[in-house]
Amino acid sequence: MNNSTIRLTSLVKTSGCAAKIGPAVLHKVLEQLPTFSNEKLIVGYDTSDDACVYQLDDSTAIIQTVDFFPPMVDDPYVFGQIAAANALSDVYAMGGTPATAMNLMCFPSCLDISIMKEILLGGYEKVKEAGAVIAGGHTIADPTPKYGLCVTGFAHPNQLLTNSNARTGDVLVLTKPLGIGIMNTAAKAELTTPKQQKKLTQVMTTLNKYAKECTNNLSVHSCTDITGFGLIGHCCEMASGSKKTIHIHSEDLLLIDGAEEYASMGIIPEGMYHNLDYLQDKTAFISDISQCKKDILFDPQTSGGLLLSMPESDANEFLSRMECYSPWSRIIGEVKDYEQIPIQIS
Ligand SMILES: Nc1ncnc2c1ncn2[C@@H]1O[C@H](COP(=O)(O)OP(=O)(O)OP(=O)(O)O)[C@@H](O)[C@H]1O
Ligand SMILES: [Mg+2]
Repeated sequence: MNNSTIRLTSLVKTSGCAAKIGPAVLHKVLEQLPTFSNEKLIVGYDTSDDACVYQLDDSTAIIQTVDFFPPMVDDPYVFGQIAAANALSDVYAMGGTPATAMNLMCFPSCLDISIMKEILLGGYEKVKEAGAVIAGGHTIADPTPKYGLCVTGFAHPNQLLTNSNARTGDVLVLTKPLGIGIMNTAAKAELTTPKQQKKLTQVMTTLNKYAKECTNNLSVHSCTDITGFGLIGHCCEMASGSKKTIHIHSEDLLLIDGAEEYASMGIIPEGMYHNLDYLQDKTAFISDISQCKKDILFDPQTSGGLLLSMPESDANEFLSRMECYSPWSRIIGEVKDYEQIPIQIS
């Protein structure tokens, strides 16, 4: 086959955040590793947070994160945009501002190098939009293409947001629609319409920068981004870290058009099953919910939205600020005192 006709997604088995190793395996390995103790390491990996945070002095904390994955779209430029938006997101989820980024590139010898250039240009565009700079990178020959960034950002230590400080009485706001993994699986099978593909691309390439900026001067107790472990996986990290129960109102979730239909056809990424396996004992369904909606709750999201735990009055102000950026933000649940299980869904 001519290398200009090879579809990027034909070279990968699993794509986007759905390619992440399942949470069960990850936690099993990580709990066997020694942990570093350093008083300046304010956030390490023990709370499964989005990035690590190291305090430099009284007014500056450095935030670092790394994320890369195989392509979920065939357009190399769009893949670069999505991978960069996803990698930058962890800095926003910690309440920080990205400063520098390094490219991580794995590239197959069977592809034309113009494709590598396009992927990197897509990444450059998003890093520029973020107001950060690309400062270098690392490139490996690899039969499965992968791209992402290692990002460094900064925040004032008092303005850091972690995933383990949700408070009883908070509401939960989600800033992007769900069903991204299912839609990407349908797209790989060439089932999605051009309209669905356009919407999906718009969701994945949108930076969480705008959501983070809309929290300025509002009270946010906890934050994370919804990515590979799905809505329930990342809610569970927040609930467990905060020692609370999170109650999700499934009727209030915004789903990408087509996600329920494809889920009902069984078009579901393997990562959904890994997430479900790990999370089903931590989740109580307290009313009847359709099977396809349940699948979407555990669906791995690539470059998903921010999940914010905040007082209801601040959440309403946040929603009105977000109206100028996207129509996707919703209040989707609430935080309660711990009630025997981390997640309840009605
Ligand atoms: N190989 C590893 N060694 C040490 N820590 C790891 C490793 N892989 C993941 N982690 C840690 O496990 C936690 C969860 O990782 P994960 O990649 O799911 O976080 P994340 O970057 O927020 O995810 P996403 O990119 O989907 O938003 C993080 O604290 C991360 O630093
Ligand atoms: Mg994250």
